[in-house]
Amino acid sequence: MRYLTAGESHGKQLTTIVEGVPAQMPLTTQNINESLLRRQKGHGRGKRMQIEKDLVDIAGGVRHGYTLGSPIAMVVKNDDFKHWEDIMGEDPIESDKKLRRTVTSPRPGHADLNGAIKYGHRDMRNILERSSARETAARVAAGAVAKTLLANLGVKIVGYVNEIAGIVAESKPELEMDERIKQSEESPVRTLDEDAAQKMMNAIDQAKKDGDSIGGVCEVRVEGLPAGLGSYVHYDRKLDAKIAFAVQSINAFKGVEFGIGFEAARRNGSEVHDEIIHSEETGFSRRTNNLGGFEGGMTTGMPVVVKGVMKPIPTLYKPLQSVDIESKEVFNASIERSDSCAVPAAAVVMEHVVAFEIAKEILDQFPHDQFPKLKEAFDQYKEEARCF
Ligand SMILES: Cc1cc2nc3c(=O)[nH]c(=O)nc-3n(C[C@H](O)[C@H](O)[C@H](O)COP(=O)(O)O)c2cc1C
Ligand SMILES: C=C(O[C@@H]1CC(C(=O)O)=C[C@@H](OP(=O)(O)O)[C@H]1O)C(=O)O
Repeated sequence: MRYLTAGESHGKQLTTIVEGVPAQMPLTTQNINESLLRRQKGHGRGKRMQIEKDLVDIAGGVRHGYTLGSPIAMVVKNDDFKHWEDIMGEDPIESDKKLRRTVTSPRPGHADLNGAIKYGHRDMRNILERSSARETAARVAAGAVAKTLLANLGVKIVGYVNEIAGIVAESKPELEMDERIKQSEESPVRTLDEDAAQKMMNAIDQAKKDGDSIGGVCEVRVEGLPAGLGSYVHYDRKLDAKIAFAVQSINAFKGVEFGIGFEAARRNGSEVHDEIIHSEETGFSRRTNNLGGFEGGMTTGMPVVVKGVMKPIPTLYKPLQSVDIESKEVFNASIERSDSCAVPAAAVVMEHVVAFEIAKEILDQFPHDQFPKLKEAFDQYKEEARCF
């Protein structure tokens, strides 16, 4: 399974094509819309989210609520396009109009300057339109297909916020998956800790008042996977590495951890490695889950726990210094609108990119032309792993 996305932030639409989804899998627009709407929510989002109402149009690959086995094409319209038609249209425009609208001021923390140098554009709108995190809506659409596949295999996945601007949520390791899903859904900052939620919201409000932005840490948890997904035999078959790549590729993400992550550097081995235990009922498992569900690039059968850190939003109302690419004059990069914190939305994006990597791995490991046969093979393997 693989996916491609196309589309600019203020262009007509975002397009996602997912190829390799098994035939005969239940899939509806509702499955995808639920994910898209979740990504739009969260305290700290800017005015753009009041304009957009992300709804998918499935343009291929699904019929009467089931996948066909052909590529799945999905379209999400940009409602903001109506305000940008003359700037974002595909037809040639007169050169004086073009000049007036040229973006020559690169914003610190964005792709603007590096992208302009790389592609030789002197109008940085040609960069910023595609480098915008608007594209994450298209990625969530692909992830929603993957999540539907996982749900039908009995695999549960959830993303939530652990930390915003140094305010750390209580980790609540004993919380059941359904409760995690419910609590993160109800929280305006998508965290499992109500007390921390209020403090996080205050921090976001303060940052906004100060014309500043803040970042944080998201966590994704996956339950219901057997041991042995992924492989140790080659660097590019390690599933934890594939997940790390996917998380790191989300706009503004600066690092990834599994389980206790960087804390492992500060502990002795005896306080890090998860002892192996066995019971007739559940088979092999681990006494703890410090390594976040991975050993040797493969799942251990324990919950997968992965964290990603998001830097503060780079566009600030309080301007940052930059240099114009034409005049070479120093200016202060100022803005019209921006999110002040998108960590809650990013938790949903992270959930979906992790879902995609895991679903892809399952498809790579089991026969996958027909969903019912995939499910049969997956369930049989799970049982073999339990009885090992
Ligand atoms: C859901 C989400 C929303 C974002 N919203 C904004 C925004 O409103 N303003 C902004 O400057 N950056 C925003 N970003 C971050 C930028 O897209 C990102 O920092 C930029 O493209 C540069 O990429 P890099 O940070 O990965 O290097 C957002 C990121 C995500 C994941
Ligand atoms: C549109 C989305 O996020 C956008 C990501 C983004 C950026 O620079 O990354 C900048 C903002 O867009 P605009 O410049 O139009 O206000 C965000 O709203 C979205 O998440 O759907």
